Amino acid sequence: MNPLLEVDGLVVDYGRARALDGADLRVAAGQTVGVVGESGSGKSTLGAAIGRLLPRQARVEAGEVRVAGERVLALRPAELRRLRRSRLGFVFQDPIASLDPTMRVGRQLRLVLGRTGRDDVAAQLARVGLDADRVASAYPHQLSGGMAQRVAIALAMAASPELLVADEPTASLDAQVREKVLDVVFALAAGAGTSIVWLSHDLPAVARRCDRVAVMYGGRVVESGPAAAVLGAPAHPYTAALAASAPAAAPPGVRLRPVPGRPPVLTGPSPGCAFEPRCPFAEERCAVERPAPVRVGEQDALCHRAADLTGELEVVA
Ligand SMILES: Nc1ncnc2c1ncn2[C@@H]1O[C@H](COP(=O)(O)OP(=O)(O)OP(=O)(O)O)[C@@H](O)[C@H]1O
Repeated sequence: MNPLLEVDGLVVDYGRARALDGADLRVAAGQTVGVVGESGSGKSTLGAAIGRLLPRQARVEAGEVRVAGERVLALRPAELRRLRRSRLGFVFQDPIASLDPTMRVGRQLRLVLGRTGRDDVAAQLARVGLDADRVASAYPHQLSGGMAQRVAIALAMAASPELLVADEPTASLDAQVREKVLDVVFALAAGAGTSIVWLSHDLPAVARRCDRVAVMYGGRVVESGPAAAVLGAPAHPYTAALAASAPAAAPPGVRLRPVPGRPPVLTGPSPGCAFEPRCPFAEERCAVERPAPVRVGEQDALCHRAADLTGELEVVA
């Protein structure tokens, strides 16, 4: 059976800047996948490309995105709208910006529900922990950030999509509200059998909630696999460095080691492995040969040395 989402060799440029440099991702029905990586690694671009929601200045240079076998980048506008409505949901970082400021919350929900033949605004709001009496007649700007994000989640999940793309949905929220909002997202998705692609900086949170992890670096997914395997026994040196620098991975009192060096700024295809300048294990070929995926244990890694480094990459547990 085909996976629900297949991204193959996706290359996206913004003018001279290369945001995706051959990104691959697979998501099966019902899976929850955390996509992690430093700022600028291409997470948002990958998420937007899944629904062909890239900004105008973005150019897809190569690659393919398929949702349930449909070639997203080749669809005609009407087919694309149908695909987004019937199979995809999106939640973004800034909830207020994703709601219509001129329309009361109840009306926005009714519009989405109308398309599904249902009109149960109060029930939809209750599912995300909101009281319809208080919220349905409000305009978005009258809501707190946490409430607005719950409304955005209700809208994204109203049609029970097969895939929810959540781009840092809690980045603008307080720490306490953050966990509750994530609880809502994951509970609704589990109930509806919806797959989640969660783009996040928060490795420990991803480790707690996701079945699988995809690690991005320099516009590619450099390692992917079951969360426990990727984070517990990384196959790529970058994953090991990232896991060691994540706050929850370190015992209290231990100084965190940020990944030394700076992420790459690409203006074209990386000639070799983009992590090579920062990699303690790099060899000559790493600078000049692009790594192809290799299977190590349960994960796939883009690293020339992944097989011989097995067991050598330590994580501060
Ligand atoms: N609209 C844009 N115009 C020009 N360059 C862009 C645009 N959006 C992203 N980029 C560039 O593309 C690269 C990837 O950005 P992207 O936002 O996809 O990464 P990210 O991993 O989501 O980062 P963050 O975690 O900071 O959101 C970066 O170098 C970024 O500067």
